[in-house]
Amino acid sequence: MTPDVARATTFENVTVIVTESLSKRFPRVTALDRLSLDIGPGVTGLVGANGAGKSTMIKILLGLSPATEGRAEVLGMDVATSGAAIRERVGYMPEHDCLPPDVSATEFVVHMARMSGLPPTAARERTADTLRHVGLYEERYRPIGGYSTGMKQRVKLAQALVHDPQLVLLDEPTNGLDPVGRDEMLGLIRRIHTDFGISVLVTSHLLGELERTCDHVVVIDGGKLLRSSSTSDFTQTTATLAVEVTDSDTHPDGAQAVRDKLAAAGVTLHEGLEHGLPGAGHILLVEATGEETYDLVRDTVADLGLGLVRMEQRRHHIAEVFRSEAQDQKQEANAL
Ligand SMILES: Nc1ncnc2c1ncn2[C@@H]1O[C@H](COP(=O)(O)OP(=O)(O)OP(=O)(O)O)[C@@H](O)[C@H]1O
Repeated sequence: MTPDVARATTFENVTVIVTESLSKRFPRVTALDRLSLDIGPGVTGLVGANGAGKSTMIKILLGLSPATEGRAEVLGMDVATSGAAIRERVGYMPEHDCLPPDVSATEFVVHMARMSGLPPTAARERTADTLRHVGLYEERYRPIGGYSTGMKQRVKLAQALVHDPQLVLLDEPTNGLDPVGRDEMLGLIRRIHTDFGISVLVTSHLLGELERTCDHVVVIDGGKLLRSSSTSDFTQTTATLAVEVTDSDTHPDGAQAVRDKLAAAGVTLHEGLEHGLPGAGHILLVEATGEETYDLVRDTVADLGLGLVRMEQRRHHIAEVFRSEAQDQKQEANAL
């Protein structure tokens, strides 16, 4: 595979997925409830707890399951009438283990490439390229039944990519992986877009892991849209400085000494999420009012004879945004 810069540019201004008041009702549960979305090119995270409706949404987008109400378009095609054409141009990595144990990764992915319409030689070449891209080398000739979870996830990713789609839908690709495996998978997902210009919709029930990988995050809960915005909007920098200092013989609790001096100088200090974590006592969260706050912190730490380990503008994590929004909602409900 070679980076397809031309295609990435062509798709820069195109809406990749649109849904309008999309609903899916099962007899006992509403899996999607009037969901309206507009997703552009790039890597988009679809996040929600188990049962939030993520897999249901993917099946509708692939034209595999009809919506009860509303409509959806993928790459400009209506899911209700163009399912087959959508599946030609979209790759899909299912959530559950669905790989045949007795065949090798190469045999399986070649088979999937042939099913997508590639001629035999092209299918073999693309399979070799794609398996290399996802990090499977000599193991690709061994039966899949002996693979680790991480290797199986890579095979599932490879079969989603082998027919050179314009968009891939990845359902919980980090499921069952250890932290290192997760990081590797998230890196691969990011490169699907940066190296090949393929747009990605990736689901996860872990909000935090998407903030490093995605350009845009959509959050759903109980089939309803909670929020859809760019990751940078979620994680915008705040006017809070995280300051970490060392201790000294004179000041065995260096952070407290700095805290006292700054408070006496009229600076506002916050309790942070870090509070209570190992080593967290050394971190101060300082409200910055301008350049002078940086100077004041630096001079205060120096005057006390302490070491300044770090002083940086703090970013919100997506999870914090939700925690504080949930708290606001709770307070509003209590006030009623
Ligand atoms: N075929 C079905 N029949 C009845 N209910 C269904 C069906 N498929 C999904 N559901 C229900 O719809 C809701 C949403 O399920 P869905 O699988 O889309 O959630 P999810 O966000 O993908 O979570 P998970 O990661 O656990 O699969 C759940 O309550 C589920 O039980």
